[in-house]
Amino acid sequence: MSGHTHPCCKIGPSILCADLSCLADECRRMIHSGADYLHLDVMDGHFVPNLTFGHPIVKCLRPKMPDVYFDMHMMVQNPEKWVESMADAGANQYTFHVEACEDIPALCRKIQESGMRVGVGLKPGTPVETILPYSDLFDVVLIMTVEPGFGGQRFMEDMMSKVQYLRTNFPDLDIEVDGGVGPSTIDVVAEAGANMIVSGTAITGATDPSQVIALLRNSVENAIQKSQLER
Ligand SMILES: O=C(CO)[C@H](O)[C@H](O)COP(=O)(O)O
Ligand SMILES: [Fe+2]
Repeated sequence: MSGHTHPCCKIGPSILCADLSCLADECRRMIHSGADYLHLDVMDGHFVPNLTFGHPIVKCLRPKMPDVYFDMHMMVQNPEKWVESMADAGANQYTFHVEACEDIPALCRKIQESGMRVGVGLKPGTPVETILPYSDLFDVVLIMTVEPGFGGQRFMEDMMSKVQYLRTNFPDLDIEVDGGVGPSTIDVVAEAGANMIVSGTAITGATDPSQVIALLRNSVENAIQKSQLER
């Protein structure tokens, strides 16, 4: 047995395709269904060809659920611009895209100093090597398994080589996967070594979200257990 503690399984529903006019109710529905955190997709119409919401909405949501972990998926140009406002709004994790960032180490430090966990996101075309020089500066790597911008797209299985590479080289790292993840794709995600699972339409569109969350969790926990026995 090595001394590594495999990071634990966390399921974070994306509310992108939920009824955003009832955002707080939808978020509560996810938490009551067994979600560990909420994955909140911020889109600016520049980095991705779509728009969602920004820090003013997050700030209104925060007092309605003081203890819930908010993972901000920042699909925006100039991600350094919103760090203070998101921290002030009550975000817990600030996941920016390296493709949108000019100075990765400076942004990582800025996020950390503002009290949030640091997430770095990679679009499907971005190699994992891009972030390796900064591995001391981030807490989470987000591997996109669709082109960012829209929910309900098809899962890209060939992204699993990035997850495997990261899990092998960074056993303690939180590795998050986002895009097209659901009951039919979770097993390859879990076996590759991801432990933070974002799932949108598969959870919010289900008749029983708690059943889907339990299924996703079961797959990831089994894979973690298996990998620990193999050590
Ligand atoms: O970042 C995203 C899209 O850019 C969303 O988080 C993602 O697409 C989740 O939705 P689904 O599980 O339906 O793909
Ligand atoms: Fe996302």
